[in-house]
Amino acid sequence: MTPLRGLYAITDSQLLAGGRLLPYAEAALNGGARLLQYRDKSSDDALHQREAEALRELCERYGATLIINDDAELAARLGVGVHLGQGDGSLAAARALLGGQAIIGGTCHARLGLALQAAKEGASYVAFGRFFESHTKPGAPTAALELLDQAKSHLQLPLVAIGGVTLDNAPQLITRGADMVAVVHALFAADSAAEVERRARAFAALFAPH
Ligand SMILES: Cc1ncc(COP(=O)(O)OP(=O)(O)O)c(N)n1
Ligand SMILES: Cc1nc(C(=O)O)sc1CCOP(=O)(O)O
Ligand SMILES: [Mg+2]
Repeated sequence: MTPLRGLYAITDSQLLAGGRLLPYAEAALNGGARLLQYRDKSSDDALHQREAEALRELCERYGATLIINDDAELAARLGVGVHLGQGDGSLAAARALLGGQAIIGGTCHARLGLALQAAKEGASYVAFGRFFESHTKPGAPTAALELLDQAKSHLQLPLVAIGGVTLDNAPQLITRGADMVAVVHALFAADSAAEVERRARAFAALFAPH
């Protein structure tokens, strides 16, 4: 079972266009990402199936776990995890579909109540954000750092922090109790796979015991 701590890499179809999806995802895994989320907001189901299968194989090679964004049925077909937002269907239904071992995450924005509900429905982790300005999702609702303190004292689940996370600001999130940082732009907006790997290693090192 993948430990839910460390770097959570999320793919982006624009940043990883032109043949970069697999080499950049592999670089993130090689650098230490433990979870990899496949996030493509297009409605091309055949593309999703193909790309997700390739990413599942990569994750297996690195002992990491693939998470599918938005689509519990695709996750069930591939036997991997899923991340669901508030409009993406029920976490309880996803748990019933994917079984007890699957990693299932839920978006909770800045609302503790949503996280308590997600826990009741069988989520494996809860995600809060956005904590900082995000290139990828500039309009996402904002969350304050203090939310992590509150979440830590009310929830037993691993906490994921997302939204504008960089190597500079991630330590604040980790100090406040984030178990994972989920990152798109600061990881994948890079000129080479080698640079992605370097950044992933630097994120992963922030979680290393001192
Ligand atoms: C780890 C993680 N946290 C939050 C989100 C956002 O999910 P959602 O609100 O459903 O928005 P989209 O990503 O679907 O645009 C996420 N994907 N991953
Ligand atoms: C997909 C997503 N969800 C968010 C939320 O707050 O729920 S922020 C976000 C984008 C994360 O990308 P970046 O690391 O480039 O900011
Ligand atoms: Mg979603």
